[in-house]
Order: sequence, then C-alpha cells, then structure tokens
Amino acid sequence: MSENFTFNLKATSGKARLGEITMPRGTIRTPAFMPVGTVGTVKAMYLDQVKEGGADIILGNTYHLMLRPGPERVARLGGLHELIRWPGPILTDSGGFQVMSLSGLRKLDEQGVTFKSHVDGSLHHMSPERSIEIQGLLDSDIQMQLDECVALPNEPREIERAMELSLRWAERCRVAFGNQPGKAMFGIVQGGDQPALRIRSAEGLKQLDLKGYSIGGLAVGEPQAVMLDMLRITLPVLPTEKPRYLMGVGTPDDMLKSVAEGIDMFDCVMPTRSGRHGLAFTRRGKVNIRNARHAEDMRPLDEQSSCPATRDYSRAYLHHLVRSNEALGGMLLSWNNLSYYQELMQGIRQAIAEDRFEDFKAETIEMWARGDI
Ligand SMILES: CNc1nc2cc3nc[nH]c(=O)c3cc2[nH]1
Repeated sequence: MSENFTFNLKATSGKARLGEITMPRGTIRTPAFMPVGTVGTVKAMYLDQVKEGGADIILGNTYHLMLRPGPERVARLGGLHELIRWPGPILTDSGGFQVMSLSGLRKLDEQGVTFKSHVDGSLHHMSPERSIEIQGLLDSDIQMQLDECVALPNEPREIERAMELSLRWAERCRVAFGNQPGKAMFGIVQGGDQPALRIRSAEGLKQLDLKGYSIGGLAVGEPQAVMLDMLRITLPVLPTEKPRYLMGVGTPDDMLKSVAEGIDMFDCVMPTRSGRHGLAFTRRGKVNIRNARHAEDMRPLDEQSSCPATRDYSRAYLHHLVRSNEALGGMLLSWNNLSYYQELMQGIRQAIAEDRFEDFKAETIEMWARGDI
C-alpha cells in the first residue's frame, strides 16, 4: 500500500512489461485484467469470488452510475467501495463512450455532451468538469478524462476533430482533478486509425503530467491488425514509466498481442457477457456449452483448474442450465471465464518475469488454435 499512486516497472521481456501499481486501496499487478462492474456489480458474480479469482481492481461506469443510483446518492451512501463492498481499487470510465453507444445523444459541443438517459429518457448534460466531479463523488481511484471516441472507419477530418476536442477536454479534466495524491487521472489517446493523429494526441497528453495513459478509440470494430498497428505507433511516444491501459480489450488473443506491444491494463465485458450467453473460455480454447454435443459429456470444462465452476461441474449440467436459461448457468460460466482470464494474466506475468513471454504467447495461441476441447 502507498499513500500515493506509484507505478513500478519490475521487468520486461521484449516490449512486454511486468509492473505494479501501488495505491492506498491496494496493489495492482500488471499486466492486469479488470473485470467490468458496470452499475456497481460484476454481473452474476459475488465480489469475493472476483477477488479470490485474482482480480486486483474492477471497473465501474460513470454513465450508468450517474443515471442509477446517482453520484450524490452514492456519496451519501459512503462511496462506491462502501456501497458494493469492494475494498480494492476501482477504475471508472468517464462516460463519453457510453453516451455515444447507449444514450440518445442530443448534442455534443465544446462544453460537453447533452443526452437522454437510456433508462428513463431524462435529459442530462456532462461536461469534462462534471465527469471528474462524478468520479470524485464515486470515490473512484483511477479516473478517466471525458473524451470523444469516434467509430471506425471514419473520415480523417472527423477523427481529427474528435481527437483535438478530447485533448482540450483532457486539459479541463486535469485542472478539475487537481492534486489527489492517492488517486490518478488518466488521459485517453485518440486519433482513430490515423498514425499522425495518434502521435499528436499522445504528444499532447504528455504535456499534462498525467499518472497514466489510456489508449482509446480502438476495439470499435476495426480489424485486430489495425488495432495493433495503432499500438505500435502510439506506445513508443508515451512515457515508459507510466502505465498504459487499452480500453475495452479483449479476447485472450488480443491481450497477448497487446501485452507484446507494451500494454499494462485491460478491461472487457467479453468473459462475463459471453459467460451469460453460454460461452466458456478454457486453456484449450472456447466451448459453446449450448451445443448439443455437450448434452451427455460428464467431463468438467478443465479438471486441472483451481476454479470450482471449471473443475467440479460437468459440461452436461452446464449445457442443461444454459439451455434451461437458469441463472446458475450464467453464474458458473462467468465464474469460469473470469478465472480463466486471471489465470491467463498470471501466466503472462510469470512469463515476463522469466523473460520468456514470446514463447508463452506462441504456446498459448497455438493451444487455442488446436482446440480439441
Ligand atoms: C469495447 N470496446 C471499447 N470500449 C471502450 C471504452 C472507451 N472509453 C473511453 N474512451 C474510449 O475511446 C473507449 C474505447 C472503447 N472501446
């Protein structure tokens, strides 16, 4: 623990980095996967299972929490950690991405965004300052600047406009955040699939003395090759001594290849959302447990796993639960999937510590490709 936010780079293996973020609420081992706790819950999971499974930090969404239960109410209830009973670090997204993707966006201008709630249609305005204020009311440990993430593919002029706006909003968020030693505010690099704009965005954020950098504007449907190209362009510009967080990523394959470029933090709804829909992630690849071939398969997903959901339940039972749309099906598969994701991150960290990450990446991808599950 530390009363400040510090990032300690412990080892490298190629461009892959092993590190630790220490802050008052705990230590985050990187590369880290952050389970998504959108409205103050990692869906279908008890948070002690999430902790037990290896997560050091979870993510909350400002957009959802500002609509329900509301930031002032969360503050009156003692802050998000108290409300949801998660004592460790929480990172909050700033809301911009969800406004674009979920709400009835009414207006976006220099001041901020005006939108209609997808919950009850009520009208809301969010400025960079209000986003930071909300994240402060939530008592968030790592706060994101408000930004504008444009869809890809897109016109270079449109990507440039959104990137420049996000840079100006980063400055306003930096001022609004002020000086909070035990907390951090990350800037978000934008610039779409345009190398020159990515470099300009990263250079602009570097002037702001930030404690970490998110890579935004990706995992919006672009090919993986484009995402990785943008990492190769952007990461060398960013300070090596600060953490880099790739937003919304991703599959195990995405994460392995992004760690290889120098990413330290990830978040993705993939393991929990696909778990609720009957998709299991295992060491040997994906298993669609809804498939009829599992109906009488008494094997567990992986008898060698330390996760009870993975080791103690037959595929036949999981198949039955998912086909019957029983809550326990989504619960057990979410538990399995998050355990697998954390097991993968632990394997990644161990491989970097032993300077054999490239081999680990190749072996893991090959094991997935072989399937045989
Ligand atoms: C699932 N993919 C994805 N989730 C994202 C969240 C984001 N938040 C803020 N800013 C972003 O650019 C951004 C991009 C994202 N891509």
